Amino acid sequence: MVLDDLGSSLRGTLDKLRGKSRISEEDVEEVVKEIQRSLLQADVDVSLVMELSDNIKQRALEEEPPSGTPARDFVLRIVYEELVDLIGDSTELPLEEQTIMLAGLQGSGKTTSAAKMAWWFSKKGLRPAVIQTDTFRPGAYDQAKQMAERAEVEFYGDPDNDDPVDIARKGLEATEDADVHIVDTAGRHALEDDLIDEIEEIERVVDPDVSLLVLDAAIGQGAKEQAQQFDESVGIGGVVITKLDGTAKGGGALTAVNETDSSIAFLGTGEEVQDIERFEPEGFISRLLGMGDLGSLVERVERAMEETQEEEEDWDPEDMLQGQFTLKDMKKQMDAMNRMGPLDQVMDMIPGFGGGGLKDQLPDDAMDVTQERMRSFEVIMDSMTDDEMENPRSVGQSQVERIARGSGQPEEKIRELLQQHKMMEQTLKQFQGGMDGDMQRMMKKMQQQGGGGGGMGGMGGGGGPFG
Ligand SMILES: Nc1nc2c(ncn2[C@@H]2O[C@H](COP(=O)(O)OP(=O)(O)OP(=O)(O)O)[C@@H](O)[C@H]2O)c(=O)[nH]1
Repeated sequence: MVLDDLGSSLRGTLDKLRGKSRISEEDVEEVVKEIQRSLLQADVDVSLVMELSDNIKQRALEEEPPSGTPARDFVLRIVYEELVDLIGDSTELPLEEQTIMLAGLQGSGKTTSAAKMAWWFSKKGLRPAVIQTDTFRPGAYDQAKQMAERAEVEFYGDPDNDDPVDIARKGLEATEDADVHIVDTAGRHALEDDLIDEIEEIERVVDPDVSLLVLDAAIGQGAKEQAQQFDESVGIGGVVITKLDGTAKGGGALTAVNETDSSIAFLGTGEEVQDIERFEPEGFISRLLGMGDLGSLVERVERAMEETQEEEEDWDPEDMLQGQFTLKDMKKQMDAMNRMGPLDQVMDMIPGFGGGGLKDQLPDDAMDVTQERMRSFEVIMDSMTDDEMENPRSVGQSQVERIARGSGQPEEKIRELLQQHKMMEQTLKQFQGGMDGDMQRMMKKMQQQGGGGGGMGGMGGGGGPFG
């Protein structure tokens, strides 16, 4: 996302303030210019950018920094607070029975978001159901059904019925046992009258507790008009911004949220059902500014570890901590990391690793390669016997040949996996000693919950296990 640039360019400018205890008007001008440049480039509305930069300028010059606060930290805090203020709170979504309707243009990501949100609610212990009323786009029914299956949630749709209002009504009846009803609606290329009529009718039948507008992060200034029109017809209570994993600018969607006085409910960060995050303004801005977002990371880690534990009740992390780090342990860690989402996103959330940190020193495709390797390692592990998984050091050439045949992977890859395991085993101890306070607390949490410290720490290190 282009907004990411804000973090890196701003850090560069702010770094010039290092060592200074007072800031001049010139310094402030420079910081503000940098913010303006990044936000305008990211498609944030001009008047919004001006308002924000005026506030920052005024505060930085008029407020007295608390004694002992370096100028850089003082300005960074003001920028952070003003950005959080601009973005506003997260949409309130109580964890209780409710009906949510999704609206948005074609391709904005409604169907995907419906399944993701259902998955998210199911992880919070609720029983969600997705109701697909899109009779306009051929294929919408199958896509929604498949996504709901992947999310393991209830689904209702009817490919033989061409009346979306009727489907909505029947869908609510058919899924009455569910707690959270998520109603997906059809999109069009543009805001056409028939789309608006249709969604208004569905809204009357469904009577949602909240309607969320789904916006593609790539949308520019057009987002404003869309948001206003949908708001007028069905009342928008919150926004889901999708495709934040891409190169999208993001600023248009943020502007729309501000213009319609709504708030952000969720962020979509990929095509899989688990690629969704509840929007947390503080965490979001911290990440943007490269300050790390431990809150969000800990949530993902916890969720991932819970799932790993559910599947592998017999796995004892204590063994690993006592030095017996087997391939089974390694597989658990890879599974846990897969569940946390793409590695580069996880890294963004760790202070010091994300923007401006270690990650920036890696080549752009380093993370993809890493995930590709993890996938081939998984295939290889599936072809190994229990004994080989427990005692990887005993795997000899004839076994390597057999595993290569079984997994369809070159022998080289199998040796690479064994080598990687050895490295991880060695680094495990090292990383437990060398982490900062936040990381140590987090690792402890992982360990208590059935994970281990080695994998996460290892992932970040340049020469670490997954690096
Ligand atoms: N990379 C990425 N792709 C996404 C995300 N959300 C949705 N997509 C993709 O965007 C495309 C459109 O998403 P859909 O969910 O079909 O969009 P829709 O709004 O339901 O589309 P209509 O039914 O035609 O109105 C699909 O290929 C999705 O996989 C996201 O967060 N990241």
